[in-house]
Amino acid sequence: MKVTIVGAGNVGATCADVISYRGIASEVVLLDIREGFAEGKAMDISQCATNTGFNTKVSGVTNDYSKTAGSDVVVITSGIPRKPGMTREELIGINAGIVKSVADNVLQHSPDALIVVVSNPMDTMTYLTLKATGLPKNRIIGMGGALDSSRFKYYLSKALDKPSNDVSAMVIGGHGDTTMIPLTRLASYNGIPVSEFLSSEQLAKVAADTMVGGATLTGLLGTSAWYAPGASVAYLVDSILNDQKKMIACSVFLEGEYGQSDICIGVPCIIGKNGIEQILDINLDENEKALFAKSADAVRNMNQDLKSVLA
Ligand SMILES: NC(=O)C1=CN([C@@H]2O[C@H](COP(=O)(O)OP(=O)(O)OC[C@H]3O[C@@H](n4cnc5c(N)ncnc54)[C@H](O)[C@@H]3O)[C@@H](O)[C@H]2O)C=CC1
Ligand SMILES: O=C([O-])CC(=O)C(=O)O
Repeated sequence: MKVTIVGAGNVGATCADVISYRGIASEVVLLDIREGFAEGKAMDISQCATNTGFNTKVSGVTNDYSKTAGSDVVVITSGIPRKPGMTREELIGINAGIVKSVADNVLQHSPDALIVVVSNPMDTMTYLTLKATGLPKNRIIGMGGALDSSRFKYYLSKALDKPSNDVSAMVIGGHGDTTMIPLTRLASYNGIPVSEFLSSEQLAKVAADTMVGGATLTGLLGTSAWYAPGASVAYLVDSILNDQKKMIACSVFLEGEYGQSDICIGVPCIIGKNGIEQILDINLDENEKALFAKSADAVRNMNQDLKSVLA
């Protein structure tokens, strides 16, 4: 199976590294506009093969989309990341044009590919990709919820002082500092509600830390994070290529689910070889419903900025 990653920067290269290391795909192509950059990243990753023991073929190209032909999955990580103090939404001006042109280019050579959108503001970039390409909704998957949920589990595990892998939890809503909805009510420690172990004050702090998880890392690193984002994309790609049918929160086009239409936003989905195979329209309580409606309003508002790009 062939995966192309457009944007060989921090997130794209980490994603290529994890996909190769874990043998998720037989071939990975990294593409970037920076001369020689993707070639260098691919060579460096390939030189891990004998020490970490993988056989994935990894190559890099400078803006040559012919080398991406026949990809099963294309991941879009091209565009600028935020700097400390910025929101993801501020990236729209530059990233919208990049994402649209990349989506057009990849489809010329891989007309049947599933597209995983990572560039920020991710929900709006997912909506843009769907509208600009006209592809069916199952083929356009926004990655944000997998990452936000892993951060939620991290903060829960810290509060519980127990391993992250014993925690089950999900974040839905927009992939933004104020639009994420960590589903605290449904989070569990090996099936036992976390509210058995943590006070409402502790749970409120975990939710607040989760929502600004990306901003916290951006403040510490000077640019946004890449290890967990790259691993989250690889997790999603694994579920697609190996038809694992995992339930993953993804940004997907809604047509009435959660009372919303004409928007891409994070909800639990079943992910398999056909991309988004099912949207789970779960029952939210009144507070969660209100948060979801508010999150959708903010994402829809951001989508208004696409008018000139989509015209
Ligand atoms: N959805 C999510 O959960 C996450 C999204 N992101 C977003 O992913 C994007 C990438 O982040 P990083 O990898 O940290 O940035 P980066 O700056 O390290 O890498 C971006 C790469 O895109 C390349 N690029 C720019 N325009 C291009 C074009 N037209 N064609 C091909 N390549 C192009 C650049 O040369 C650069 O190498 C950002 O927009 C960031 O906000 C980052 C982390 C998580
Ligand atoms: O924080 C950012 O700008 C990058 C991102 O989406 C994340 O790490 O969640």
